[in-house]
Amino acid sequence: MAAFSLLSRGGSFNKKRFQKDVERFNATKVNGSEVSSGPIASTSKAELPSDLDFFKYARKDTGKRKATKEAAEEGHDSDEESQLGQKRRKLEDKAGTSKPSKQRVVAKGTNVPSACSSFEDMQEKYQFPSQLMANLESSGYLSPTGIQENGIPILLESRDLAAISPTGTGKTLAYLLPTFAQLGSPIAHRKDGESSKGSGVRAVVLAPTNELAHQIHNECLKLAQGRKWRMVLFSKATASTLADKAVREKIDIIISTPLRLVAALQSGHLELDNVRHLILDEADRLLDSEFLEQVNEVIAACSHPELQKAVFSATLPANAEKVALGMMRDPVRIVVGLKDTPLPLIAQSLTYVQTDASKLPTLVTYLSTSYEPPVLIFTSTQSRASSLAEQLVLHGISNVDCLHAGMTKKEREDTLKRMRAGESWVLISTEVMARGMDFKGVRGVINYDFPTSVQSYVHRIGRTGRAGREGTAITYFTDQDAPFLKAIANVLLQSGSTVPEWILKLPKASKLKRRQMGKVKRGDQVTTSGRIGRADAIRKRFVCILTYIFVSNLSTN
Ligand SMILES: Nc1ncnc2c1ncn2[C@@H]1O[C@H](COP(=O)(O)OP(=O)(O)OP(=O)(O)O)[C@@H](O)[C@H]1O
Repeated sequence: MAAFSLLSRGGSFNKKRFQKDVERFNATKVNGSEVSSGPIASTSKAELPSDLDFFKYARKDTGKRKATKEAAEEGHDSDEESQLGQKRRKLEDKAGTSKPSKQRVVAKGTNVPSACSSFEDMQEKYQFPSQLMANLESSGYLSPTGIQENGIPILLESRDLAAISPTGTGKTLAYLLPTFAQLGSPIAHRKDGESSKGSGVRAVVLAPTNELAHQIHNECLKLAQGRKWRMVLFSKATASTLADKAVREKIDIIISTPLRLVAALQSGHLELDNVRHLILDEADRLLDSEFLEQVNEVIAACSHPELQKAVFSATLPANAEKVALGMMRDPVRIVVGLKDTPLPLIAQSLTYVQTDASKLPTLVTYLSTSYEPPVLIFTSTQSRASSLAEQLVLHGISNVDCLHAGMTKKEREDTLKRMRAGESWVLISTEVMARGMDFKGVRGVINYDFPTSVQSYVHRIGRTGRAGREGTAITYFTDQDAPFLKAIANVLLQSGSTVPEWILKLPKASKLKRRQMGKVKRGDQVTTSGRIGRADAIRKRFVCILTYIFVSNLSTN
């Protein structure tokens, strides 16, 4: 990996020598306004349909805001506005993300709590600590997104919730804010008599990958600043520290993957009987056959009668939704935007490459001309991800990184750090990065290998176009992928991207066929020649030897 990293990144970068390249990546000022002449072009703030404008890009002044603005221009301050509120508005004006516009929200359930269109309204109504408000502001969260406007009041009214909202629309805050607001004092700092919340862990957030759990933990740290809540990201190391009952009694929140938590429960080193809030992030993944048993074990351990359950995802197929609603009490279900549909901020396209061998030259050509870094590239397996990263480095592409579950924890962490620091321009990964990961600046996603399902497609491409930014998503397809093309083309159509006429005319694949989407056979290695890779060759030879032994045994008997 070290040699790979050196090849990819080089030892040092001579800015003088590569002046032209530096200029391409730096924004320059033309006529006083900021433009970019290079691959990092500035995001245009296109007008969006209001019901899909999750981050209020289509900015409109409402009467109240207009009046406040006019008053401010005339040198008057509105009496109604708190100082914090005014500060927020100024920041909003600066960021260009002000004022909620109407979004399409469908809510189902009995007595659905009404939405709150600002964090101030939420605080006024539900009286949560002012420190939380200050932390929202310092994190740059000025006004709530659709899922936050609707989901936070539901959770604050202690209702169970199944929430579906597109990728990158702020679901994490939608469940963390109400959780913190209801948590009460940190256990470790409770005054005498404050025992109504009992002792031991009071909130659990489950996520399907370590990386996502880590990211949620970081979000918790931001929101809880100034409060002494103890938040634990469950890992092997923390699990052994928590084996001490006196230590784990003082924990307020645990963020974990199901497997780790179940291991601690089974070894008797964790009790969840005081948990009041259980959240499943990426719920459809957590409720699929790989995780369901573990998730059920966690749910069974959360035995407090006041347990509130919430599930969040950008996609929730009917079967997962049935399981989710089945484990809740009088739940509310909300869908923000269109179900299973990416935001129109993501410009999606399909690229025909005929065979697997044609993908590499297509990608190298793309990355050799002016593209907008960073891009995230998805392959179907770990070995193909590593192999593609090596090939790109060999083809002279700069700042290539790779991340998959086969790498060590340290390697994965280092890669993520480089990505967040903007040092990675091309990150190649597998499904492990497809869900939840939030790199705000990702300009594009390339599905080098066809996604394994419609849900996989929606989550993969959702790594771009986050928090109101624009992005592009390119999906390569070969002849082998053709039977599954229509299903993905429908997603493009639904979210406003154009699809060639001939694809729309393709017959609809049967349910059985669609299930095979993720099972297309590809070589272990990425090659330009169309030859099968080394690992495939070894496997083939092994099969030949076994067949030979089997046949010779038959003939001797
Ligand atoms: N109210 C807000 N104002 C501005 N930015 C926000 C707000 N809420 C969240 N964000 C930012 O939006 C980005 C996406 O948030 P988040 O990761 O929670 O999305 P998500 O809906 O959970 O996406 P995914 O489905 O991919 O998991 C984050 O960078 C977050 O900091």
